[in-house]
Amino acid sequence: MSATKEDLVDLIASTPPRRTARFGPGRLQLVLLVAALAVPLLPVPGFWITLGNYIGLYAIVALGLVLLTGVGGLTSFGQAAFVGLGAYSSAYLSTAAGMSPWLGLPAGWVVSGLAATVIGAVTVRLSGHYLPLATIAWALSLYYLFGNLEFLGKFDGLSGVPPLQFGSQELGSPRAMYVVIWLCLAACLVLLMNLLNSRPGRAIRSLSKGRTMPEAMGIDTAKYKLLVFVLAALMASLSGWLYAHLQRSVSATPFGLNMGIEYLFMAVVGGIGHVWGALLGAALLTILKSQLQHVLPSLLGSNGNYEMLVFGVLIVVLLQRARQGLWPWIADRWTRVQTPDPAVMPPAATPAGFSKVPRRAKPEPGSVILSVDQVRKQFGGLVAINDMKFEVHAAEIIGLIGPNGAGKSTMFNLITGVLPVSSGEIRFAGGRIDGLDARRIVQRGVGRTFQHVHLIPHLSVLENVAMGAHLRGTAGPIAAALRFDREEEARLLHLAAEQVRRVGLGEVMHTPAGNLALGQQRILEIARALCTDPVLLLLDEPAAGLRLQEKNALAELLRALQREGMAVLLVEHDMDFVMGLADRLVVMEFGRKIAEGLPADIQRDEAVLAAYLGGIE
Ligand SMILES: Nc1ncnc2c1ncn2[C@@H]1O[C@H](COP(=O)(O)OP(=O)(O)OP(=O)(O)O)[C@@H](O)[C@H]1O
Repeated sequence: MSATKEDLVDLIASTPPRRTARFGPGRLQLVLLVAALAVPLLPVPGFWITLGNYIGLYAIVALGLVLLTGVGGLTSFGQAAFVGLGAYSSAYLSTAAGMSPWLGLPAGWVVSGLAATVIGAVTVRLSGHYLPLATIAWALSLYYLFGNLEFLGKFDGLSGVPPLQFGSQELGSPRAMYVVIWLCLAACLVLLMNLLNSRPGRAIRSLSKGRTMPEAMGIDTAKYKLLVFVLAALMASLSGWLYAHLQRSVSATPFGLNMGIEYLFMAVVGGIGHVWGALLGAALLTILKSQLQHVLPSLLGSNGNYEMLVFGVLIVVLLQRARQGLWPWIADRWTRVQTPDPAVMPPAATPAGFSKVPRRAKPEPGSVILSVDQVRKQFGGLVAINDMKFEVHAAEIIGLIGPNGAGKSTMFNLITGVLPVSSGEIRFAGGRIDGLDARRIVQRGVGRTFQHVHLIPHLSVLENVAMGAHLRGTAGPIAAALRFDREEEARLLHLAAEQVRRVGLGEVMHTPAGNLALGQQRILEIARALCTDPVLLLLDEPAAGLRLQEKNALAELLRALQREGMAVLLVEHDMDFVMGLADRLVVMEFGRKIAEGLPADIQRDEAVLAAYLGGIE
């Protein structure tokens, strides 16, 4: 293949999927899937049935890659090794131990699940190019392990693997296996789409944005990274189990690094962030490869692996023309005539008997909610925060102002647990929070927005906002995949929709967040923070990029929140906005507090006027 592994890593890193917001099974896709399941009933030649079997097997692995790489942002070249673990487990147990092939599936899942947990615990912490390099390392290790173990038949492998049996019916023929393989594929597709349209699905989708934003929503990024790694391995293992009982023999060759790269190509060509892309990519590349293997030798008059050359060139051209893969290109045209996906629609009205997500009780107005005491933060030799001390009371709006580089964002990061303090104490609602991680702090009731917006641009406004509701639900991946979470999901989406309307973005609820103006994206972040049910809201430059009318609406919203008992600490450079809104101001310069008081007094404070070099008129 002419594209290198590095090209692929760069491509995946640089092209976020454009339309992954909608994972719902469209009618056309379902019709095609049912039609595909009916193929063995038709007089289709055996060659195409075999090809269909391999498309199904590859698509299951590529689906795992959609979850792991396309949605979770973790690139892996090593999925073929997990296919091998599933295949060898069942082949060994059914030949050497005479166990039923059906038991080989859970056995393979146990082996692959354990291996993925151990390998994932070490590798998913790696970032950048180190992660794919690590996947290459363990893919090679497992390949050579398969080929060198005596009891697995070394590189000759294991033969005489029995076929699957259904009652007295042997599923030994390719036609019978076709039905089993495509039923497994259909189940994987449905379960994965259910998972992605859910609370854990949103957590998985947030992983591609790094740690800071998801953790500020209470999402345990390490746990979810490991989860997607294990789930992708289990899907690969399922494919391996099917392969072993279709092929009836197993050897190391199909589980090497080359196949790992091909799986990734299938997912990328189909559309790495799209579940249906996995099927499309697997089908396209498998058919193309098999056709080229037939056509090229007769055209060129000699045998050889010419198809790989053509294959590589075609893939490079395709990726240059449609970098996000083929599925989004097709879906873009198809979805223009479709209505929004009900899976991500909030209920239009509150259904009867619908219990809302419970809200946290607000503290007594005037009681101290946040206390920052002698807090210091050093970055090497730079003292970014120097013995800062201030308090925020319940139902109070405090402006934290100061010239550029004064340390305001660093102060936010210390309060929200993104950065550890060097010394001093931060207390929230009476308990110490310095030393707690970001997830525990948001759990206690501190919501935040960011100076540079952290959104998932291709997800709708509603779905982005619903990420903030993560801690207000409990559904796990199994409940979500089986749709046992629907009641909770409806409640969370309802809550998110309420916040979207409350901040005035109701009309763009289903618009991809990336299509909004920057000012609206900041407002979206406020809605997301409100979903965490905060007692204290930290807003980093919320008015930046807003027009006058929008600023007035924002000020009105913040006053309404204050009336409900919420405290707001805001960093803002727009002096008119902050002077008109804040009850008190804390002014910083070079990491120190230089003034604190009522806006009218601060405007006359000489130290403040000097800090701003010419005043804050
Ligand atoms: N992670 C970091 N490593 C090293 N220095 C940092 C880090 N984060 C912030 N700083 C430094 O700390 C100081 C305070 O930065 P900070 O971003 O908190 O200021 P700010 O008041 O928010 O500025 P602005 O209004 O421009 O956003 C700056 O000198 C900045 O360069």
